[in-house]
This record gives sequence, C-alpha cells and structure tokens, in this order.
Amino acid sequence: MPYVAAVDQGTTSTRAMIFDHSGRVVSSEQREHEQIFPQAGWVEHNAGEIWENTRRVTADALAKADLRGSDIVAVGVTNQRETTLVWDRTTGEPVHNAIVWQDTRTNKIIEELGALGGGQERYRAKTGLPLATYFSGPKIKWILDNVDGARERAEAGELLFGNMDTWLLWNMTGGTDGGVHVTDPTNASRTLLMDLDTLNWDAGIASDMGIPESMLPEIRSSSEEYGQVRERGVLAGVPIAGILGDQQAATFGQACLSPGEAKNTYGTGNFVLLNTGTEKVMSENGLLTTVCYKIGSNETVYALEGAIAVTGALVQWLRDNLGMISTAGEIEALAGTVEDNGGAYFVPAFSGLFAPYWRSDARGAILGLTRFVNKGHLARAVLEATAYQTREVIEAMNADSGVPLKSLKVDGGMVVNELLMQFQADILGVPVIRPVVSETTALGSAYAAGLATGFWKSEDDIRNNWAQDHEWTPDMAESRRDALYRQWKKAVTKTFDWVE
Ligand SMILES: Nc1ncnc2c1ncn2[C@@H]1O[C@H](COP(=O)(O)OP(=O)(O)O)[C@@H](O)[C@H]1O
Ligand SMILES: O=P(O)(O)OC[C@H](O)CO
Repeated sequence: MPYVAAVDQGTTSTRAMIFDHSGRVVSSEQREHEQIFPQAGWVEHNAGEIWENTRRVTADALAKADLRGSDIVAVGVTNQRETTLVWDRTTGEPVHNAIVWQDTRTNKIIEELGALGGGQERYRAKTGLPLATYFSGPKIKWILDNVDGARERAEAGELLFGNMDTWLLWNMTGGTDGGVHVTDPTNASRTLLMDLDTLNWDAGIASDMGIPESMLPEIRSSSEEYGQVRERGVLAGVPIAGILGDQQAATFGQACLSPGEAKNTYGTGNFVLLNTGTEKVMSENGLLTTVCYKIGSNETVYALEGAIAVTGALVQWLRDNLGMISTAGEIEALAGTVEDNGGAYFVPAFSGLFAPYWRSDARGAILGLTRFVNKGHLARAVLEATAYQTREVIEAMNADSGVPLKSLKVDGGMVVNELLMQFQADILGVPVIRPVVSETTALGSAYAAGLATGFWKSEDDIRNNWAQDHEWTPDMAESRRDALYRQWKKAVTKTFDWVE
C-alpha cells in the first residue's frame, strides 16, 4: 500500500511521520535539538544538528513501520517559520547558527528600518506584517552585518538564505551537488521581504535591508514537485511535493479550508489562524495578514494570524529553569492541586509581546503574589496564561472579521492537557474541539505533497478525513470569566516599557 511521508521541523524537535490514505498516522519518530541561548533575548539552533536529526527520524520512522522508500509516493516538508539560516552554496556550511524566530537581537535594526521612508506603514501594506524582531529579513541583515566577510560573500553570490524548509529541501535534493533552492509563499510571507499580492520578493525592501536578491530562494507554490530526494538515504528518488510553514500546515491539516474556519496550535508558542479565503484582510487589531496556502496554480488563500510567542515554552521554563516539574506533562497534576490561580498571573513576555500588542519593550512578570500563593497556583497561572493570550487574539480576530468565532479547533503538544482545554473553553465561552489526529502540522504538509502527486484527489478528501476526538464546552459563569480576564489585561499592562 502506498503512503505519504512528512518532515515536521519544529522549534523544539524534528519529526518524521508516515500517513495512509485515510490520514491515519502509520509511523512517527521525533528527536529534540539543542536550544542555544548565547545571551539574554538570543535563541539559536545548530542547522547541522537539525539536518542530521531529519535524516535519522526519517530512517527510523520507515524502519519502525517496516516500510521502504518505494512504499512512499511523496514527501511534504513543514517547518518552524522565520528561523533564519545563511550558508555557503559551495561548501554547504552555515556561516552562523540559525537565528530562531523568538530571538530579539534585531531590535536596533528594526528601529533603524522604521525610521526610513514609509516606516511601519510601508511594511504593513506590502507584507502584511509589523516591523518586529520576529521575522526573517532583519535577521539576515544582522548576519550580513555581524559575521566577518559575510556581506562581501553574499554580494559575490556565494551565500544562500533559507528558513528551515529551504535548508532541508536543499540538502535533501543534493546540497552542494545540485540542491534546489526554493521556498513557498507561506514561509516567504514571514520574511518582511515578500509582496503579499504578487508573491514575489520586494526589491525595494530587500535593497533597504542590504540583502542581495541572489541569496533569496525561488518562491514556488505550496503543493508541486520541487525535486526528488537525491541523498543516498532511505527516500532516494521520492518526489518532494509539499512545503508549508508549520502553522499554515496545521490549518490545512485541520481542514480549515473555507473562509471563517480557524484553528489554534499549542506548541512552543500559540498560533491562531483564520482562513479568509482569496481575500487579503488587513488587520486593524494587531494581527498578521499572511498566506494560508497556495495549492499549485490555484488562487492564493490568505489568513489572519494571531501569533503568541510563549505558551508551551513557559511550561518548559518551569521545568528547565525552575525545576518545579520534571516533565511537561506533570504540570497538569500540580495545577490540579488547587481550585484556582490564588490571585497569581504570569505574563510570559520573554520575547516582548507578539499579537495583539507587538511590544518589544515588554518583559515577563508574575503579578498578584501574596504569601498564600503556592506551587500549584503558579502552575495554574502558567497554564492560564496560554488561555488568556488565546482569548486576546481571538477577540482581535472577531473584531477584524466582524463574525464571532463559534468554536475553536485545537492541536499541538499542549492539547493533551485536559485542565488547560477546559479552562480555554471556559475563558473563551465557546467550545474547544480536538481532532483524532492532533499531529495536524505534519498531516497538512503530507496533504500538500499528496495532492500534488495525485495520492489525494481534492480538498474534499481532506475534509472527509477530519474526525473529532473530544469537545470541551464552557462551564464558567460569565461574571467570573470576565473578572479573571479583566485582571489578566491589567497584568499585561504592567509588563510594558520595561526594556530601556
Ligand atoms: N501535558 C502538557 N501540558 C502542558 N504543556 C505541554 C504538555 N506536554 C507538552 N507541553 C508543551 O508543548 C510544547 C511542545 O509542543 P509541540 O507541538 O511539540 O511544539 P513545537 O512544534 O513548538 O516544537 C512544549 O513547549 C511543552 O512544554
Ligand atoms: O515550531 P512551532 O510549532 O513552535 O511553531 C513556530 C512558528 O512557526 C513560529 O512562527
């Protein structure tokens, strides 16, 4: 029986998954990679380690299901977006570690770009994004400005830029021996360098950032054959036929294929995406306008996105930096030892605040502490922070679209946490729905690859494969919901204006 494989290169780990025609997971393997924090506010990944992990999980996932490359008809790639790598096209060596989306080192570059003609408004209008440290373009500029000789080498055409999709595809298709240098519009729409209407690189912006266009990958669609796996590995000869940024992939995998449908993925951060169809809605409430997907030569589908930098990462912080829990899963039992947050609120503005605030001057804070507050309350405050931040971006989405969301489809690593899911439904006041396959990110990129190669015939196959696992319905008095949320909003304002 034929299958489709997906590589999901996430912020904390890399997964390989194999799906059958019904969208069921046949095999899955995962490896974490090192999170490198060279100084406060900086986050890096070793791109060589990520490529090595990709090869290993792919081989392991096949072996686990006793499959061979010849059983796989197509591969899809999905990735943490914005994370920026520059490498030498002749040696294949990165000139610097990958700079991760959460990294805030480009603060000064952002201010300088904002002071040029057009300022913030120019970027919003062209790219759908605010000028913020989150996105790739300024990270490329930082590398060219700070790595010895990088700018000269880039101008001589020796260096290539890519997000993790591009890096993996280049390596999978042969690397220095004919690797293809491509990306898709969902990833390109997160660079601050792509024109959202034409889906081409914007020459004026690239020039203002001092980025030679020869470094930039070709922008193809999200679903087409880009090349074949050339590596002498397990998937040699298999076409690579799907690329989607991970949040857009989850939207696709959740079958949010019609305007008005939305999903929320709970991983390192949270990302709510609302499909707005072929209409590009510009947010007036702090959301991003982004490409949702472009399937082959079909019209481009756009989305509104509420990107939240820190949700699951706060659970990791409690585990790794404070040692209060030894696994992420333990937080649920600890939070369950108390009835409520005991008055404590944790605003995890570790990378400033993303949507809907875009405040790079904010930093994290725990508020409302008294001698009453114990570990259980803090664990609860950590989980509640995810739910409050989600409500903030959904309120912004409701205001932008004019149509209140009636229910929320969820996925990602945190949605196994039942206490969080119930609290999310309570604080939103709408049902929260988890699908059977919660690995929707990998599934979405598998769908993109399988559609391009005829394994799946149409988007109806995707709709038909989606199935509900569990629904949480709101069970909290409105007065309590409002009181908790009001206090949260007050806590958020206390984190502003911290960085001098
Ligand atoms: N039971 C749990 N309760 C709360 N958070 C969890 C739980 N299990 C995992 N997490 C969090 O989920 C995140 C991992 O989710 P995942 O979707 O794999 O992330 P990513 O794609 O960003 O690498 C981690 O930040 C982890 O702290
Ligand atoms: O790897 P994730 O799931 O944390 O997703 C990261 C996002 O793509 C960042 O924009």
